[in-house]
Amino acid sequence: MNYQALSALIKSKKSYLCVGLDTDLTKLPKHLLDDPDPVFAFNKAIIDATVEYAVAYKPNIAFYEAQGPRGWESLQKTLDYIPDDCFTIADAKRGDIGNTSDLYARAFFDKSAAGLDFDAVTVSPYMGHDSVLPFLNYPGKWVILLALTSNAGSADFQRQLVDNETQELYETVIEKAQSWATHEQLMFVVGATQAEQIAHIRELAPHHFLLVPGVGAQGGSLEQVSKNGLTPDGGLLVNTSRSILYASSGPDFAQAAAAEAKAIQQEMAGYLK
Ligand SMILES: O=c1ccn([C@@H]2O[C@H](COP(=O)(O)O)[C@@H](O)[C@H]2O)c(=O)[nH]1
Repeated sequence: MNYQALSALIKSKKSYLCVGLDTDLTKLPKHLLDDPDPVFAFNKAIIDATVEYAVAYKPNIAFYEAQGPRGWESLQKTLDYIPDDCFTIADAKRGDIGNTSDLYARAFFDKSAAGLDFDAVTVSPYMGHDSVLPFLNYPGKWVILLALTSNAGSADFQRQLVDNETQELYETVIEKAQSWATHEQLMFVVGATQAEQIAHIRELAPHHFLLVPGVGAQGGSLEQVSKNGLTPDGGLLVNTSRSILYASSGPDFAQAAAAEAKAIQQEMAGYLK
């Protein structure tokens, strides 16, 4: 999905909600465990319940990889089930020397290779330009580069002063990466728990979408993120995983997820006005 289509989708659904499919077998409602593919059965119900309120879905690859071949199969079925007019993100946090990144990119973007055809993949900037560029060789596909992550450990490296102590490392990432790709192929990950930095990040990257995890279970403020991060084209995808997926652990889990997603979407609609 290209930039214009994503922006139009956000405007038509009055939503920039990304539902994170961090599907944990140990947290699934008991009745689903008899299903031959409980992860897919859960994801299917969550997608059906939330698609009216969400513009994007983000399976975190760890939750699927940890299940071995079964997990990859659940991931494939989930991706195939997500409606074509939703944006899809493989939250894989990849990045390696060039020939290896080539294969990571092929795995997530080239349907004829591993069967997966995501719109975007999250990439770590740590190894520099030649680890990121292979992901940009796919027209219409996106790199979402980790910039200022939501976890406490983001201070260890991302907030350290670099470039003769003139700026923090995450600022260098945001500036430098803009010479590798335009806002039509590159987004940045910024944690909602870093909301006080978002106005500044919006100045550093006025046209780029930000993928913002951390609203919900991690306590980030949707209000602060939205007031400082939205652009006329949308400019934000705000991810929530656990607080939607596990809003209820009972047989009413899908209705509870829908209610949670609806509440977030309605708040977003207010900020989009
Ligand atoms: O900085 C980051 C980068 C990625 N994530 C991922 O987003 C979701 C958040 O899940 P919640 O349950 O809504 O907390 C999860 O997949 C993380 O790996 C992040 O949280 N922060």
